[in-house]
Amino acid sequence: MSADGLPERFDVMVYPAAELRGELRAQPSKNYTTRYLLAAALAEGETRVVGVATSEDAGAMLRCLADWGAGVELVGDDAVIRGFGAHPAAGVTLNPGNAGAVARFLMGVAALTTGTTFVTDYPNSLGKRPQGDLLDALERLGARVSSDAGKLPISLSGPVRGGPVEVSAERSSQYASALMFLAPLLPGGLDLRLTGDIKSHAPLRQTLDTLAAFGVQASASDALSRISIPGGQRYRAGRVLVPGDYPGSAALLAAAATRPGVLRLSNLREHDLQGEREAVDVLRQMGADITREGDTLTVRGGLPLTAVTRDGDGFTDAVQALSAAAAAASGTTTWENVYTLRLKECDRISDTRAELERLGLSTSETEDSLTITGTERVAGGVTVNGHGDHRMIMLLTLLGLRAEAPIRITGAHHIRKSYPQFFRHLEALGAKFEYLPTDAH
Ligand SMILES: O=C(O)C1=C[C@@H](OP(=O)(O)O)[C@@H](O)[C@H](O)C1
Ligand SMILES: C=C(OP(=O)(O)O)C(=O)O
Repeated sequence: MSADGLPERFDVMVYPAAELRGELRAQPSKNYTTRYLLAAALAEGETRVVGVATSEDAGAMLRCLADWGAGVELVGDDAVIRGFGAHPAAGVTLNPGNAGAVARFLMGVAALTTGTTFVTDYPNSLGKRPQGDLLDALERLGARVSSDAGKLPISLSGPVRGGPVEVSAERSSQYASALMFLAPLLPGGLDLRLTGDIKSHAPLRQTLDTLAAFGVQASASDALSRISIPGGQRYRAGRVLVPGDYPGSAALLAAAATRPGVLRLSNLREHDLQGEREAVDVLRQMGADITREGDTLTVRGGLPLTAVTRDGDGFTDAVQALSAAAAAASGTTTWENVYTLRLKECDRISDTRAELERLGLSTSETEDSLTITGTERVAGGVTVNGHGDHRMIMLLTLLGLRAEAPIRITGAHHIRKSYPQFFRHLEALGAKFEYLPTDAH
């Protein structure tokens, strides 16, 4: 058993839910938790990060920061961090688990050390994701780098001075964010030029927002192709409050939109830089009844939904949750400009298609798009593969809730990467699950 009362590794049996009804508070944001914890460690002095996420990715960041010499204490729902400033310990091996953003942000900061090694115990997931664009930029800045053809394990050593540097932003925004965290602590700062067709602008703005919250000066062009961060600055320790999480909440909103019942979901700021906030507009455009009162959204579910065609790059981490709505909508939905989904915990285009087709849906793909034709009936009664991907597990769960017979999702414990309370939250709304222990990783 794990601390959350669920087996350490499990498949989940998802039972059809006649309705979903109740009130929930959105979990803390993954992207702000990782950013605030890192910025707190890069400050000198003590920072209280109020209301941190309890996911594996948050745990990975806390563990790596402690291994680098930060003081890390959990006090209730908060993390109190005593920072190492510009001096993470040298000669340390860090294991960021399966957390892409954590791994990449820390690789950028590793240029402050005279040697850090990165390994992962997820060779088939994070171990396969590309790191070369970041490593190339760090090498251009003068860091020494060794890697397994641009993948983990990776060793990096500085010091670097800073100055102008190019970084490709067409496969992930996390490489540029990594350099942005590093920049203020370098003597020469960084004058970043983001090259290629820049993807995931929203997380870049979350990084700028985090720097500002810690008193770091930065300036960026409107399209974010130039980001200048003067050197010789300090991160200012203090107190920051983690907002609610839109990517995980998008799954609850889509669940509520595709079943009868009413969900009230609080702790979701209206003005927020998380791109997945757009999931609310997408669901509304599909015909869902969603109203807002302050930070609380109310979904009145069970209305007929219709297909949409949307550029998904603004809300990458909600595309799978919204695919559950697409699977319930009349017509054919296409998510365009989502090539980067292929480079996540699994190939979120091809692998998603495979699982949707197993459930009887018709789908198609191009290199950078995913198309799903909705269906009124999902028969269920099958086993589907979670692909070790929390967002795939969310999508498949939503399909199970409206299937006619239960479905089994393999490796459902990977939900803990970003949303450990996901099944518990749905149970609170009336859903029923069975947790079947498994030995599979
Ligand atoms: O900066 C971040 O915290 C993130 C950026 C996004 O990745 P990409 O920039 O690779 O799309 C997002 O998918 C990921 O979950 C978190
Ligand atoms: C892709 C994700 O995370 P990361 O890139 O940080 O592993 C995600 O949360 O969906």
